Amino acid sequence: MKKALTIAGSDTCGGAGIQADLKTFSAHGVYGMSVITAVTAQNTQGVFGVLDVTVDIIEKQIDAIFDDIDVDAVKIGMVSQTDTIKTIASTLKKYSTKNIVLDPVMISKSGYDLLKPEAKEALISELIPLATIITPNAPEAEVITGIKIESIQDMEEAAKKIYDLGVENVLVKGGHLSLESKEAIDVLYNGQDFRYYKSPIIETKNTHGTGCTLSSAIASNLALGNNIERSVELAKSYITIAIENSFSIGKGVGPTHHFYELYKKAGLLSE
Ligand SMILES: Nc1ncnc2c1ncn2[C@@H]1O[C@H](COP(=O)(O)OP(=O)(O)OP(=O)(O)O)[C@@H](O)[C@H]1O
Ligand SMILES: Cc1ncc(CO)c(N)n1
Repeated sequence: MKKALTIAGSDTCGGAGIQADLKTFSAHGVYGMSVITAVTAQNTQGVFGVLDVTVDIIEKQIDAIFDDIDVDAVKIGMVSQTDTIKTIASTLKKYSTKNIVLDPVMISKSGYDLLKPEAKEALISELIPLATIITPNAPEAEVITGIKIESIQDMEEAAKKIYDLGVENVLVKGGHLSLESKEAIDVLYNGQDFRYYKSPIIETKNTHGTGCTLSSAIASNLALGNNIERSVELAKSYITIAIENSFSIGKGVGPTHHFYELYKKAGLLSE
């Protein structure tokens, strides 16, 4: 059994964060484990409070996993504050951690700061160089690079600039861009060439946790032994099916669908 770890925040309503990651691992037939960095109180309408877990307990959670269990892939999501970031980086460095997927979560869909603005520098200097792949959406790529992103060319320029910060692969996600093509296009850069992952834009308000789901699907596929390009391709199909089958659970932005049979039927899973 392949094993994946998510280091992220808890989302009470289950659409994003730790909960989305564990559901995604399960749907891929990968055993999921979690290190909780922060507890949020949120639902489909907004985020109402955040409690950061102490760095001592974050370090102990990471040690508890790696001292005992082989980890095939790690996904890092909400990291909240500078001390949390430094602790995650120094603790992960102690172990020869492979397949690290970094989703640089900054602001929730409802506009809440899930990363304190002053912690951006630590994320760039401490976590980016550890990552196998980073998956910023367009606004996050703008914050990291200072480049205004309005086109595929801008995404490519930002991907190159982020690559130069020391990460092996960069996937800039285009879900937030209204491109003329009416496609959701993500751009992957590996330091040599670009690859483009496209799907039709799905008209739905229920996109809570799409970024978390995509990054944990990439981590699942890396854990299963796929290379980066294939992992991103499979994860893009997974998130597209998950959004197509998204649904309403409250008054606001509902979650995507994690249902093993859907993905199996689409031929996305080995066994
Ligand atoms: N309406 C949509 N239709 C199809 N694909 C979409 C849509 N919205 C987002 N995607 C795709 O979903 C994936 C996640 O992208 P997105 O840009 O939404 O992440 P995110 O902003 O990080 O999410 P979150 O708000 O959960 O942090 C990408 O592959 C993107 O292209
Ligand atoms: C805990 C958590 N992580 C990530 C997101 C993504 O925006 C969210 N809404 N909540």
